[in-house]
Amino acid sequence: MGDQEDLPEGWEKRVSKSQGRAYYLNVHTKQSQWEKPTDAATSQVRCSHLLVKHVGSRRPSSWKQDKITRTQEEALELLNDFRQRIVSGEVTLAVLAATESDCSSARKGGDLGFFGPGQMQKPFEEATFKLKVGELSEPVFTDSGIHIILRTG
Ligand SMILES: O=C(O)CN(Cc1ccccc1)C(=O)c1nc(-c2ccccc2)[nH]c1C(=O)O
Repeated sequence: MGDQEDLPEGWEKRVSKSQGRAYYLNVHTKQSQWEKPTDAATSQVRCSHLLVKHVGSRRPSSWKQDKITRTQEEALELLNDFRQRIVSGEVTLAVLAATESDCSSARKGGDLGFFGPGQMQKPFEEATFKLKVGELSEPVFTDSGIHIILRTG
C-alpha cells in the first residue's frame, strides 16, 4: 500500500495524469490538493444559494413576499434567467441573492456557511457536494423551492 497507510482519515493518494505527480483527494468533499495532508479530512462544505419559491413550496412565503403566488414553471424560468446573468458575468450570485432570493440568507448574499452531511435537504446536500469550489449548480429542486447553488468552500 506504500505511503497510503500514513495518511490522516478521509484522504486518498492519487496520481495526476497531466502533471505525473501525487495529489491528495478528500473523499468526503471531493476536494483535492497537492500538499500531503496532516489533519483528518473535513466533511464540511460551504455554499451560497439563491432560492426562488413557488405555490408548491412547503412555506410559500418569504421576507420578500407574504404570499408567493408564482407557479413552479414561472419560478424555474426566473431562476434560469438569474443563472444566465451570473454565468455571463453581468452580476454575482451574492449581489442577485441579496434582492431576489426568497431565503432568509438573502441578507448575507445567500451565504449559508459551512455544513456537513445530514444537515440540509438531501437534494440540496447532494448537489452541493458534487460541485467543485467555485462551480455554480443547475436548478436544484427541494421542498422549499428551486435553488441555484455556488460552492464556495
Ligand atoms: O421549508 C420550509 O418548511 C420552510 N423553510 C425552511 C426554513 C425556514 C426558515 C429558515 C430556514 C429554513 C423554507 O422555506 C426555507 N428553506 C430554506 C433553505 C432550503 C435549503 C437550503 C438553504 C435554505 N430557506 C428557507 C426560508 O424560508 O428562508
